[in-house]
Amino acid sequence: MPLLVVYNPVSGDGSGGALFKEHVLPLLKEKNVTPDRVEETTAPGHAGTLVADFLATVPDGTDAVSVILGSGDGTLHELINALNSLPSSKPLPRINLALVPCGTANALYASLFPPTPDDDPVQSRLKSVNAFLSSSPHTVPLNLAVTVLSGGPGGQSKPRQVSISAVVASTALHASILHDSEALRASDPSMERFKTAAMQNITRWYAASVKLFPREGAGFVEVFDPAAQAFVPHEASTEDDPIVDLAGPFAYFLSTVNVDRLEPKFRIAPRGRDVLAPEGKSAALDVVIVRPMRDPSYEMESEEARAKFAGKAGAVLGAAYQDGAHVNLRYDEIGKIVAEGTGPTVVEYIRCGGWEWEPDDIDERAHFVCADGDILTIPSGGKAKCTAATPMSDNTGFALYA
Ligand SMILES: Nc1ncnc2c1ncn2[C@@H]1O[C@H](COP(=O)(O)OP(=O)(O)OP(=O)(O)O)[C@@H](O)[C@H]1O
Repeated sequence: MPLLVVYNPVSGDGSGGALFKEHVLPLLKEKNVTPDRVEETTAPGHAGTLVADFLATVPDGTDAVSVILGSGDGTLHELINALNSLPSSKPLPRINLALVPCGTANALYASLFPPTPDDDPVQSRLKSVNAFLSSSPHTVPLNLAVTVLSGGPGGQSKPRQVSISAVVASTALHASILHDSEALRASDPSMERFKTAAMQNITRWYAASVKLFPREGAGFVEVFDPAAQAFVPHEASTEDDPIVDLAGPFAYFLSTVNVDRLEPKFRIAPRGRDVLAPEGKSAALDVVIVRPMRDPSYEMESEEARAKFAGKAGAVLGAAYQDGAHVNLRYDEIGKIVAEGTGPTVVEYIRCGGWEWEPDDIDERAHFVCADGDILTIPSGGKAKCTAATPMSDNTGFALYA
């Protein structure tokens, strides 16, 4: 099978180049595997061009190629989107990726290979390459979340903006954090910059209305029930009307695909890996929502109410770092967050096939959408629709060596 090696030398702390030269390439040599090309990206967007150029060289009718990719999630996002926008003159082969985590967060890699306390710093980064090199390599299909922005001046005639995620599509607090943390990247390349940006945004609420759609073949939108420790049909999703409508304001709205975590310890969608179970189910998005109005002590929106709720939003994010415990949190009668009881859940943890987010025109920040770290802006009067997609067959799309 054709093999391309690509790495981004500036991802994360910039250690990718050394890792490839000292470990990845020697390991391939030791196993007598000779890549057709070894490339280092030289600029944003370059990874997509390198893979597209490589695909142009493989013989017509090639079923699959392998790509060893050293980067974070952002470079993978670029690559998927670049290939998606290629003119479709000939069908692309299946692209089997061996991931080498070189980025800041490496959500996809950390979800595929959850870290353990006795991980060796180098070997722990070579697990997907070792899976590729094994005598019977196993791959898992990569599901995708396709976000389409529509509306705004020009209406129907305006080209729609599309972004494809392999990890996350979000609005509200997470999109604001990613928007602001980009400005902090130069001064703080570590994950701390996400916490700094979180503190800058934790008191905001976002005005929007949301629709949730069932996954294909499921019939219902599902919601996580902490008592059952399982997803159950959402009470507002019926056979006659399976679409769930949610009113704002929203503090948090984030969907994941393929992953259960966004950083090695931040398990924001703790059941997110279940949907990859190889039982032929359709792709799904796990959506994590926090709406302040579920709090029994909720008051009309005011600066004071938002400041008061910020502590609760912070508690949710903190519990996500405790192995995803936030999905079990509830309110007691006076709005205190507790781990037991029968009160309303603080988080609405949803499993669905897609969502639509329509921001209120006056709320500028509710117009941000984050797709794997890329920030898109919904045009005024428009909305974002995100849908889960799965590879159509074994000969198309992306898969990961695992
Ligand atoms: N040679 C280069 N010089 C500058 N930027 C580059 C180069 N090659 C790739 N890039 C850009 O680097 C950006 C960051 O890369 P990547 O997402 O892989 O790492 P990260 O942001 O540190 O990790 P993560 O997404 O896991 O947090 C990408 O958006 C990509 O466009």
